[in-house]
Amino acid sequence: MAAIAEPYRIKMVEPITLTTRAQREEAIRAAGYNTFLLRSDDVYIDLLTDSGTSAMSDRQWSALMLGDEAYAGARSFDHLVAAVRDNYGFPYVCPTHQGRGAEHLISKILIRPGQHVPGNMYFTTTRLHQELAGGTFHDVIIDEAHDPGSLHPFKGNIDIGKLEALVAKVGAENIAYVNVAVTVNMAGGQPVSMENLRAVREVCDRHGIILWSDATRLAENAWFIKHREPGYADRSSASIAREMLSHVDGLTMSGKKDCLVNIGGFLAMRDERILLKARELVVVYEGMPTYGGLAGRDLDAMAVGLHEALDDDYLTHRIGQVAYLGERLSAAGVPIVRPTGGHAVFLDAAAFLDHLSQDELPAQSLAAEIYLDSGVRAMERGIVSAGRDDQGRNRHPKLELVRLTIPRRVYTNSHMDVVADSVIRVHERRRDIGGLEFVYESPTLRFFTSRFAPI
Ligand SMILES: CC1=C(O)/C(=C\N=C(/C)C(=O)O)C(COP(=O)(O)O)=CN1
Repeated sequence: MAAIAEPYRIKMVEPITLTTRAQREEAIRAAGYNTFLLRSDDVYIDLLTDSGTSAMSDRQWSALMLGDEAYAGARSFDHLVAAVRDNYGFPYVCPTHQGRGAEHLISKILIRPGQHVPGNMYFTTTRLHQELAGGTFHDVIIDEAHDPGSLHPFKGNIDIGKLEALVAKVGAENIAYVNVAVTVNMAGGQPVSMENLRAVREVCDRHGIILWSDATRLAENAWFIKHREPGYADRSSASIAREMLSHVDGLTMSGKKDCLVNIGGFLAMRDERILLKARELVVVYEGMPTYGGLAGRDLDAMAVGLHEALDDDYLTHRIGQVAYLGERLSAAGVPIVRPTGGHAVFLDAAAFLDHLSQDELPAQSLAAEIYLDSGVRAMERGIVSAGRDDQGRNRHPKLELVRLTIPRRVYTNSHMDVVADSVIRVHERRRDIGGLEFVYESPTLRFFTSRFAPI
């Protein structure tokens, strides 16, 4: 992929400092070998997450200054509704404080206890809110998504056969909705094709099932369709995104990703009955229907960022930066999920540390080792993130990954070179790396707050 320069110039900077190895050894011990528990000041290049870590533009900061902080009926809400209508094609919007706020509401609205929710691979908070509403998640993603080495161009696709089999097994009336995530975070930021969206729509229409989308990384998915799916090369990512969303009944959005803001989320839909139910719940859990747990200025920043994230020059650079890091690591023989996705390079920790069993927590250990080597913070996306099933047994996902998640408009490729050099160094001494064990296991979404120690 031809290198392109950042399609912006930097107007403000935030100094970062490199710690010493001794400082990092103390810091990771104090954090219980969990990178989530590190202090930001102890982190050099922060690749923990792309969620809420974007740099906002001058237009977004200007919009913040114009935020309307009226408790009800604020102009800022009108600006968000207009941005969603004009860019995504939905008439109705219910703001929430962030994505999981929206997941909470839509799970309560659409799921009756005992129902089933098929989707393209799990995401941690999404599945938990579906379960808290009494639903059961079923993974209906194509098999290639679980194979780090598969070069399938749309590994996020739903397997129509798996979906039809579930409908036949449980009955359409017992499926709350189908959830299609674009892109698929836990598979490696992998996209869904337009052809697959149309095919899933046809199945849902035939059975009378709602098709919902987790549109958290919608813009990146649209860019992959433009560059990988026949017939879309001459289309803008923005127009592709609208076509994608024309196939779904509504969406859950974490604005902290593809709306380029540090806080924010929303539900968008066409069915006014869903909107009315969302408004009943939002006043209980998030705030008024016109602010949803956010300040007016946040709504304005999200309205601007939602549009900016669909720009092709921005997306080509953003996704090109992920590819740049991935290509450097692949060239050095470091095992990663291929092809590289939209928001991160995912290290295949099972292959990287193939002398460890999954129960020795290889991804958790590798994330800690990378931090120790260079102060680069990554995130575990393997057995720890997968949690325990309803029998209390550890789930054993096929993918045992470490995510190097690149914030939007924050780092340059010089930072990516520092990251690549560090991971390559750790890879060269991988045989010296041991496993970790729990010393404290938090009961819910354990990857956030559990603590570990070397075995
Ligand atoms: C696909 C998807 C996500 O990736 C997601 C949050 N992701 C985080 C925090 C991440 O680090 O990937 C959420 C939850 O959004 P929230 O972090 O509550 O704004 C929903 N869907």
